[in-house]
Amino acid sequence: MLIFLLGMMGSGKSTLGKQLAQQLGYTFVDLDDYIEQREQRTIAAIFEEQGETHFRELERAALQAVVQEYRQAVIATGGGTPCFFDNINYMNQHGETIFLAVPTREIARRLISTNLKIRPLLASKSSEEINLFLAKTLAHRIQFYEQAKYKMESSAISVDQLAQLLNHK
Ligand SMILES: Nc1ncnc2c1ncn2[C@@H]1O[C@H](COP(=O)(O)OP(=O)(O)OP(=O)(O)O)[C@@H](O)[C@H]1O
Ligand SMILES: O=C(O)C1=C[C@@H](O)[C@@H](O)[C@H](O)C1
Ligand SMILES: [Mg+2]
Repeated sequence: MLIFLLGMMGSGKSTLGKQLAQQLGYTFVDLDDYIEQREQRTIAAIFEEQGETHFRELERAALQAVVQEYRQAVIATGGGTPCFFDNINYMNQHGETIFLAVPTREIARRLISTNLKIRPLLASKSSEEINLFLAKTLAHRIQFYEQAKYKMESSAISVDQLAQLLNHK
C-alpha cells in the first residue's frame, strides 16, 4: 500500500510520515528530498534558478516515479503537490491519501520557529506576512486537500491517530 500525506508546509507531513513508516515497517519517502536527490540541488535553488512552474513539473515527474518505484511506502508530499496538474487524482488512484488539517495559527507558530530559508515560499517574510500568506494559500488549496480520502483535523496530530485511521478504513 502507498500512503500519501497531504497538507500545508509545517502540517507535519515529514515528521509524522517518518514515524508512521517506522510503525508500519514501510519505506518513508519525502517527495521534497526525492526531488533534491534527483536534481542534485535544493528546492530553494530550483525555485531561484528556474522558477516555480518548472519546479511543479519536476514535482509531478517525481511523484510518478515514486509510485512506480515503491510498493509499501509512506510518502510525505510537498505542500503544493496535490494542487497542480491532476496530482490529487493520481494519488487517490494509486493509494490512500490523508489530509493533515492543522489550523493556520499553529502552522505559522511552528514555521516561524524553524529555518525559513529551506522553505522558499516563506523566506524573507515577516511573521505577519507569513500568517497572511498561509491563510491566503490555504484558501486556494483547501479545494484540493479536501479531495483526499481521509482528513485528520487537529493542532496536535499524533502518529497513533494516523495508524488508527488506516486500521479502521
Ligand atoms: N504533530 C506535530 N506536533 C507538533 N509539532 C510538529 C508536529 N509535526 C511537526 N511538527 C513541527 O512542525 C515543523 C514542521 O514539520 P514538518 O517539517 O514535518 O512539516 P511538513 O508538513 O513536512 O512541511 P513541508 O511541506 O515544508 O515539508 C517542525 O519543526 C516539526 O518539528
Ligand atoms: O507549499 C508549497 O508550495 C511548497 C512546500 C514544500 O514542501 C516544497 O515542496 C516547496 O517549498 C513548495
Ligand atoms: Mg516536509
